[in-house]
Amino acid sequence: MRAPAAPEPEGRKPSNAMSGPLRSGPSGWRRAASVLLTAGWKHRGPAGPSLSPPPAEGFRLLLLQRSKGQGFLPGAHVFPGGILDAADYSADWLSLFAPHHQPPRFSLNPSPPPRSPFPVLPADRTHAVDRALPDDVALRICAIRETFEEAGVLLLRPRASLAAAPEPARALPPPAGLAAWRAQVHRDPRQFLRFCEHLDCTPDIWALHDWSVWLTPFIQRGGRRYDTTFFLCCLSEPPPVYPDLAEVVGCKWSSPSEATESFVSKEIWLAPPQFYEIRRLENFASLSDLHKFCLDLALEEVERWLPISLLTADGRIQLLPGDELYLEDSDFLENVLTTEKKTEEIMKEGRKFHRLVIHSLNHVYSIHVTVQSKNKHVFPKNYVKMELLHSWKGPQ
Ligand SMILES: Nc1ncnc2c1ncn2[C@@H]1O[C@H](COP(=O)(O)O)[C@@H](OP(=O)(O)O)[C@H]1O
Ligand SMILES: CCC(=O)SCCNC(=O)CCNC(=O)[C@H](O)C(C)(C)COP(=O)(O)O
Ligand SMILES: [Mg+2]
Repeated sequence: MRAPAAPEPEGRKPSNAMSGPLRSGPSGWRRAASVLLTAGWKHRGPAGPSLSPPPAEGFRLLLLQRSKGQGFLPGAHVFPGGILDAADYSADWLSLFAPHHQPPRFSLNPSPPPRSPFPVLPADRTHAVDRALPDDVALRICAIRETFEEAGVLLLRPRASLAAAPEPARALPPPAGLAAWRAQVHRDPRQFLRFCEHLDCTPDIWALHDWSVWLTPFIQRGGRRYDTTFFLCCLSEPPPVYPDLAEVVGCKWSSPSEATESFVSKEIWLAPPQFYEIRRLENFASLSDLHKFCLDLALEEVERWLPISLLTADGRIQLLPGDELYLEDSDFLENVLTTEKKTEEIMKEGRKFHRLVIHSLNHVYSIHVTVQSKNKHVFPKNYVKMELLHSWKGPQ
């Protein structure tokens, strides 16, 4: 297996602007936040006693379809989210959260334990802005603002409410003037705070649970890279969704298995992190199971994963931490591994798997996990598309 020499790291543009997307340069790392928005789903069967068993999955997940004009992942289905803005760190939020929710933790759980240092990314513009809020509060505000901008869903709660209730949350019903405010926020993210003031609400940061962090794997020199924090939010029922018809052109609420089916049947396209997370959600039978799990996960370290691409003779494998071929080596921030072997040979040789095999970017992925999670988080169940099982039967 070979790794080419590492190129020079990307430069960074310092700035002290109070609003503006926080990225390090045209091809640098971008900090982003995204939310797996799940909602309880009542079985709307025919009236009268039902003979059929209740649905296996009592919740749905919101997927937004990106416009085909997007520079990154055009046409893909993703979770709502986007790039962190200086406005998400603004000191003006302090007075909105006061008096009930104060620094340093704003009634969130204590800070999770420090995460493992690998990988260290080049410094980004968040080092140059005036950060009045902790990272995890600003990232939650970003995810909530982006959910409003892209989907018209308001994950807000009245300022007077004291603490997060231990039940699934509710989105705010769409207020009058939503479209005009949304256009303003889209033009200037600082307007999101003004909108919250106008509604006498705060972003419902307590409804967003730490879930995972994904770094874009190295694909090509100068390619766009994201450091994306994924939160999970459980809503008791699905709110109305209004795609902005610009950045996102459609939406669907799907159960995890429906989303997988839609990907396999080529109705939708998912990037590997979204596919992995959707498969992970298949572990949960109901919204309340998922919600309890999130509360339990709160004190755990949130792992930050840099997938490493292994290019085989006939495909690509994304290696994840814990896999026997995964190397905690900073060279792989800007490099791939290559082998002359075929994917099937590599799979037959191995035992300790945490990997996603991309048989074809065109809708054929499989997930192989034989390692144990390092903390209380769940891993997806192995997922191998049926016809691939005929040629490869997994570790013996
Ligand atoms: N009307 C539109 N049509 C297509 N893409 C749009 C758009 N308005 C905004 N975008 C793109 O959506 C991305 C912003 O996403 P977010 O706010 O979620 O981070 C930006 O992409 P680029 O990052 O390629 O510039 C921006 O150009
Ligand atoms: C083989 C190709 C890949 O693995 S591409 C992986 C793409 N995903 C990421 O880089 C990390 C996950 N981040 C997201 O999905 C974000 O929500 C985003 C990148 C879609 C946000 O983009 P936006 O344009 O909304 O800022
Ligand atoms: Mg977005």
